Amino acid sequence: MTDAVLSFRDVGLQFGDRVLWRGLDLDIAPGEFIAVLGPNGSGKTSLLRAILGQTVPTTGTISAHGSLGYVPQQHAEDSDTMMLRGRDLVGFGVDGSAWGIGLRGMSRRRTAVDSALRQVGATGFANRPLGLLSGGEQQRLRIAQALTRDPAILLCDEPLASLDLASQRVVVDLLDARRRRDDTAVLFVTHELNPVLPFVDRVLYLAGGSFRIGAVEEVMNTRTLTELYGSPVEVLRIGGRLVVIGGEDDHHCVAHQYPGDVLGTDAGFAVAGEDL
Ligand SMILES: Nc1ncnc2c1ncn2[C@@H]1O[C@H](COP(=O)(O)OP(=O)(O)OP(=O)(O)O)[C@@H](O)[C@H]1O
Repeated sequence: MTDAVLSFRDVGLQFGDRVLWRGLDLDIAPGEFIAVLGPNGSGKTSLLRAILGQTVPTTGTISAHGSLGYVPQQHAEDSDTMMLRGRDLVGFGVDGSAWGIGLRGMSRRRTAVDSALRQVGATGFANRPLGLLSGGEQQRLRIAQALTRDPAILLCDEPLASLDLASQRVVVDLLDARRRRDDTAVLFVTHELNPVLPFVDRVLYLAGGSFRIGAVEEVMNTRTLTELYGSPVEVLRIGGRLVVIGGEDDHHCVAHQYPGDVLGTDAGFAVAGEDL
């Protein structure tokens, strides 16, 4: 693929004797939505850290052709602070860039923060202390922070964790809108595939020191996951949802349902209706 925004060539990652995966060859296209799944400790966060240059792969190379935006895992301590306003958090995304100081730099910083806040619909609560905002509102601000750099690739580490279904929906819709409008590729680490199922182009599944990459139906099936885990795994489609039974953890595909979901397509997957 010549126009890939992110390319992996024979990438392997190993800590001591523990091989997380090896031989990863992957080209990610602009606007592509890739869900990264796998049990605890399979190396999902390590993959993002390798892309960000914070972890050096044991083998191979990773090349990004465009700027990276990072939406980190939500940490409990983030919500403690009453000193930090929402817009301050977003401003951290701008700081460290080469815009310099002075009035001009300040004004461009403000413009970038305002634009990012607008994109996630957070202008209305941006001046409130972070500690008073809901988990969903905070997550919108984290996405805004990543957007200040106008990323070609968004790396999201479990952005739906501890959000209620309505907030999950808002976050997923924001990311989907961004990639459709700006062709931003999204690498989305998650334990729950169903909330993003209608948007996913490919699944990268890490497990058992190996991986599988492909369209949802190519990876999320009984044969492929049993092979990957090296133990019996069953993938069921129930009410338009994917449910995985077995593997090292089977909670990542527990059915979630948005109010008003429209179920059932030819592929048997859920489709998000307009009234969700
Ligand atoms: N710098 C490091 N040195 C040694 N081991 C590490 C290092 N970073 C991560 N690991 C180990 O690599 C494994 C993968 O960790 P990682 O956080 O990437 O998993 P994960 O798939 O994101 O897990 P979870 O779903 O629990 O968040 C873990 O066993 C972790 O302890």
